[in-house]
Amino acid sequence: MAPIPRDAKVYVAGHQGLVGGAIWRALQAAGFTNLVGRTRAELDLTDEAAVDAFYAAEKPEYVYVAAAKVGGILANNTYPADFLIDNLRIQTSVITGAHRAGVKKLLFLGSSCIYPKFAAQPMTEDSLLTGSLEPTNEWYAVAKIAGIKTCQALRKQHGFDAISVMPTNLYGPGDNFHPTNSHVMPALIRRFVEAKQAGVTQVTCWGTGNVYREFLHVDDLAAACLHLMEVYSDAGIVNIGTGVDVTIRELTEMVRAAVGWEGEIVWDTTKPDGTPRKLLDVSKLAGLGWRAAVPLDKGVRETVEWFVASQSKQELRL
Ligand SMILES: NC(=O)C1=CN([C@@H]2O[C@H](COP(=O)(O)OP(=O)(O)OC[C@H]3O[C@@H](n4cnc5c(N)ncnc54)[C@H](OP(=O)(O)O)[C@@H]3O)[C@@H](O)[C@H]2O)C=CC1
Ligand SMILES: C[C@H]1O[C@H](OP(=O)(O)OP(=O)(O)OC[C@H]2O[C@@H](n3cnc4c(=O)[nH]c(N)nc43)[C@H](O)[C@@H]2O)[C@@H](O)[C@@H](O)C1=O
Repeated sequence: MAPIPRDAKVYVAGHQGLVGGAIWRALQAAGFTNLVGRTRAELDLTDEAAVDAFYAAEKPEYVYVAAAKVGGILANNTYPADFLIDNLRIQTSVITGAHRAGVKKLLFLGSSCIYPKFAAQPMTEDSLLTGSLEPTNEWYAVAKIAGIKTCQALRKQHGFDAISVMPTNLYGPGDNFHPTNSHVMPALIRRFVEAKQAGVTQVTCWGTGNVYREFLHVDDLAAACLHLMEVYSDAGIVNIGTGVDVTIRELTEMVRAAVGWEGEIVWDTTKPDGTPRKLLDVSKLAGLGWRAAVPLDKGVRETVEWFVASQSKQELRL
């Protein structure tokens, strides 16, 4: 496959989010000069007619679909209708609109939560649709599976070059640090940093702490997406992860050490644990020539430093 010309027009949907922001930075660093993005205020991606009008006006050649309704375990469990319906609408308008507009290639971001709750570990791409989903995020997962199928159906029926990638849990600069709606990594970073700053000696974390999660730095994810956009054109989904996981308890110790807070951690077991483990098998990705580069302890330290440095600015998503 020939490299994508650096003056090709590239649309990043969700370019101000955690993932979209990292893809935007990675495209700039790789020399792409013709990037287009729209904030939600400028273009509501659930509005199919508005999305079609945007495509007709801008005529992008390549599209990254990093816009979605996203949140942690509690947000997913509390707002199932939003996570199902908003995501179905956003992805349908962005993916089918791209096909209608003659986009050359599109990359859709799914999530490791599409796999069955009790899938064999590490989870290979072919475990999709082999068992029941984790109840805390089944609504979001069903939308994501529909997104994969939308890409596969358009490829099968119309030859549209749409690929789908399944990232593990992500973290890094630009994350959402909301106290209840965020994912575990930004939640812990904010809680420990604020506890240290306020002299608080005890913090509460959710669940038992005994479940496992795999964490990938968002800059690694962005690099993998750019790589796959250039080297991969097939219906099959591709996992993106590190192939290594930790318990949530281990993660809390890592974040606590990075922050330098020494108080007591208590566990609120009325909050859900979610799936016991969702480690990705990354051998397909390795076979395609890509491996994660950012070690977890380094990535956590740098994200803590970024959060502290950003606290005084008005740009943090709190
Ligand atoms: N974060 C993670 O751990 C993981 C993420 N992913 C996937 O990566 C993708 C991006 O996630 P992430 O970057 O974390 O999420 P973010 O919430 O950080 O970013 C999502 C972006 O989409 C935008 N958006 C949401 N709804 C609309 C809408 N109706 N119209 C226009 N824009 C909209 C948001 O804008 P606004 O801020 O205005 O709402 C935001 O900029 C998602 O598909 C997600 O499933 C997959 C695995 C793990
Ligand atoms: C990316 C992924 O993200 C979600 O799935 P999840 O992995 O379960 O997400 P999470 O990051 O919110 O939690 C991971 C673990 O961490 C524990 N935990 C401890 N303390 C806090 C805490 O303070 N906040 C949060 N959020 N979790 C905490 C929490 O109880 C759980 O055991 C889905 O959106 C799913 O759809 C999806 O794709």
